[in-house]
Amino acid sequence: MIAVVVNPAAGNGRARNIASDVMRALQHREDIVEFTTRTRGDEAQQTSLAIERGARCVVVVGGDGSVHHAVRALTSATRRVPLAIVAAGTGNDFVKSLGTPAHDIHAMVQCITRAQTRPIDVGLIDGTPFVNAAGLGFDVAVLERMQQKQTQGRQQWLGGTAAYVVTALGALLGYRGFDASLRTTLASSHDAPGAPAWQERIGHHAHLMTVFANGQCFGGAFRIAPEARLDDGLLDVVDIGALTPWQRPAVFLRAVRGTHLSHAAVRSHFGAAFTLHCEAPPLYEADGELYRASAATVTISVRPAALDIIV
Ligand SMILES: Nc1ncnc2c1ncn2[C@@H]1O[C@H](COP(=O)(O)OP(=O)(O)OP(=O)(O)O)[C@@H](O)[C@H]1O
Repeated sequence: MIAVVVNPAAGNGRARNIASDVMRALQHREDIVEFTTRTRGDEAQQTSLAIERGARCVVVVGGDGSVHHAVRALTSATRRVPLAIVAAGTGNDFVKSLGTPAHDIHAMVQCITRAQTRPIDVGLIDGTPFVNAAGLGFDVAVLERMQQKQTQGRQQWLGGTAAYVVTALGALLGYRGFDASLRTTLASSHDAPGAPAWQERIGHHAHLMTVFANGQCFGGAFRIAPEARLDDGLLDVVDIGALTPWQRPAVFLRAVRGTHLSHAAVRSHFGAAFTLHCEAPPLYEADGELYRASAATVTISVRPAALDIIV
């Protein structure tokens, strides 16, 4: 059975029509069951249900948030079930690194029928899996602002990516930054835990934003980690230090094209495990979904080849 997990709210409601087209295109090929989400995060329960009912493949019709919650269920299941993604969200950042025809329903249906898969790494932040990126600092401030605007019913006239960019610009000058120290505890996934690890202390200083990237793009418009690879057993860390408010727009503009890494205030490196020591349990985002960390010290790691993607 092929399970089609649909978030009807994704892409400002666009996902509902895309899902109908996907169901129609798949219906003559195999047993297809639609699992429609009812609330935020319900993709995880719907995916678990699909796996329990014997799904051979889970097709997510939604955006990055939908994929994120489906992956929570896929990576905790007792059986390895591959994931296919039909892009129906707003930013659809993860599929930009994947290279699948995620925007082409008929090409995706052919991929699903062929069932060829590719293993990719899954990141873990404070125990929460992510496939694209996890971040702390400015990106969290922007998501918090966006959620406030949504609950107040403001900015309905703007689509998702434009809304994100407008909100980000509005928050850019006033954001205060956060203090934390970051340590790379494992340079590569081939190192044994506890081995004399290559350690780099980025230092206790004010950060504007720290992103742990598996994929390259985030925020709808930014190529935040242009060197990240989904299958190298590593996460790319991009740490933007304390810039004066007036230096910030230039760096963010460079991030749109992915040319920000050479800026003096941007540090980037890669590794397989990290600890971030903050002053209090921070808010973080994983694939664009907000979480509160369980403690002030947050661990971030990677599980190499932990998820199969239909390609
Ligand atoms: N039935 C539902 N009603 C409201 N929200 C839902 C529902 N089902 C899922 N959600 C939530 O909607 C949020 C947004 O989904 P998603 O990220 O897939 O779409 P998007 O924001 O349009 O796209 P992107 O993240 O790629 O920009 C997620 O937190 C998801 O869990």
